[in-house]
Amino acid sequence: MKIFTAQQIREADAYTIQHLPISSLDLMERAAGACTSWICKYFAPETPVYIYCGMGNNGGDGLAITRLLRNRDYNAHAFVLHHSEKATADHVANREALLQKYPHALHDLPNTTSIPALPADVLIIDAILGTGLSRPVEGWLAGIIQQLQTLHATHTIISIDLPSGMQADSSSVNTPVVKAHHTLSFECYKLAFLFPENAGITGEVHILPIGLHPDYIQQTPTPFQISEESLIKSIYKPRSPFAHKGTYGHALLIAGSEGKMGAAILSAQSCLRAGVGLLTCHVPKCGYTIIQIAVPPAMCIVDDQYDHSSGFQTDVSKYKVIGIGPGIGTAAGTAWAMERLFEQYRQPMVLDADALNILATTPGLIDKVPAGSLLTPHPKEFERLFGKTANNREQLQVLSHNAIEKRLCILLKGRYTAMAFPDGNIFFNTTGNPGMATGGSGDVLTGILTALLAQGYSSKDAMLMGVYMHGMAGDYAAETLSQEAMTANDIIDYLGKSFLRLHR
Ligand SMILES: NC(=O)C1=CN([C@@H]2O[C@H](COP(=O)(O)OP(=O)(O)OC[C@H]3O[C@@H](n4cnc5c(N)ncnc54)[C@H](OP(=O)(O)O)[C@@H]3O)[C@@H](O)[C@H]2O)[C@@H](O)CC1
Ligand SMILES: Nc1ncnc2c1ncn2[C@@H]1O[C@H](COP(=O)(O)OP(=O)(O)O)[C@@H](O)[C@H]1O
Ligand SMILES: [K+]
Repeated sequence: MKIFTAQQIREADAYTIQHLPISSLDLMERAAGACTSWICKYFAPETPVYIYCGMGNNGGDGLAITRLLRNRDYNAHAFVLHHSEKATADHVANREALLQKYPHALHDLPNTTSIPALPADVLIIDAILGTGLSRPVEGWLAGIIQQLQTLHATHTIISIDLPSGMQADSSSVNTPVVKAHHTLSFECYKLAFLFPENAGITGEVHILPIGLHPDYIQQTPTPFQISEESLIKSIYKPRSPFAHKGTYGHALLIAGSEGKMGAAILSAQSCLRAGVGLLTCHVPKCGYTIIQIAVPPAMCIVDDQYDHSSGFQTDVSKYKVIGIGPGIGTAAGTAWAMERLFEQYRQPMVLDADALNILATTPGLIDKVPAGSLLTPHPKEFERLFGKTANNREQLQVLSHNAIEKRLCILLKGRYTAMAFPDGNIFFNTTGNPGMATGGSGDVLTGILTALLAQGYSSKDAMLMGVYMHGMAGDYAAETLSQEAMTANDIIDYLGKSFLRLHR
């Protein structure tokens, strides 16, 4: 699913009106109808609904929702906030339609008044500002937004299209924005919905289709997309009936250290569950017996010394892919060995955890990482690698810039893991849940990505598919076990169910 900018959404709107037998007012009616149906599904007609409307088309939506709720016998009232001199044509048309049918449902709030005290059971609809926001909100309207922010603690608030004051495509940090429990948005995600910094602002996001023209959606390029099941199914390659274990690649997993052999086990097990042909684990001596017992299908080779510092006497070129990082520590010898590894091995590899921390502290080392490699930092590792950023929009720019410049596939973990590719595209993953916020989840992802590269998936496809499958397995685990009780091991256990879903 593509993510469009506010400007592109306006174009989509115009294109739809031009190419389909639908007027702009009818499109607003559709949008308002979709919101009304959603509201009626979750709230009873006795609920008093107060709809705060701006002077633009977002306010027009609010006025139409008021009328449509009244049609369904809801106790709905529209309050128009006169923040601008002029109203848009569709706003005016919906104001007249409401006045004609339900004159007592319309109330004007001049730009000096604050919101009067509300009864406790009122449902608040925020239809003040949408994608037409042209500057940060100030003065009287900022005061209204602050009042609504306070009401978040006592009343349910639903924002139409986006919380008023929020910028659709950039950061809204330190600007007045309504805090919603739910955001009902049209047709596609706005980029800002995916920023962790906005998690407490949008509440739950619900995307309601309103029938924007499919040609516009298909033809219009955008670097931002949501990775969806249909995309993953198109990437997925079923195994060949004549396959043998050599077909699906021999992976080398460099992981573990004393006290952190669990990381190596989790990566190794997930690598096997994600379909690798053969797996060899490279661990310190102390981990040899552990791996042999815990992961029987894997082979094991060891360093001569305690850590990974002796380098790789083994011929690394024979491996289809190398995954490195989970639990390896950041000893000087390990950093030295990693540098040697980049000299000996020039194919895409997977770098996670301490491998990333070593990259962050060894000047110039990131430039030696083979092109097409997959880097999987969480936000703290990302900051160590690329520095602090002022907000999530800037962070996304830094992510994409490095992926392009260094020809790497780099992700940034989170609720919506962002994946940036050397071609400039950025995808967001929607699978996964807070049950995965538990030690070892990331090690599991490393194993999955290593397995997919071993099976011949391109770097981009491996990242898109691996991250999606990792989240889906986490969702299956949470569904059966609860988010609290699930562990990283359970993500591995549900990988099978996730792959079965691709077979359908
Ligand atoms: N595209 C679609 O798919 C569909 C879109 N639809 C809906 O249209 C919405 C977009 O409507 P829109 O373009 O009229 O803009 P909107 O958000 O109402 O804001 C404009 C108003 O705000 C004002 N204003 C701006 N900034 C301000 C500020 N900081 N502080 C104070 N005022 C400020 C500005 O006036 P100004 O003062 O700048 O003259 C103007 O009055 C969209 O979000 C969706 O809900 C659906 O109906 C149909 C399908
Ligand atoms: N709230 C969440 N929603 C979706 N996915 C999550 C959430 N919390 C964590 N995850 C996923 O779990 C994984 C955690 O990785 P990481 O922090 O590296 O864990 P560890 O270092 O303990 O192995 C990431 O892939 C992340 O996207
Ligand atoms: K709004």
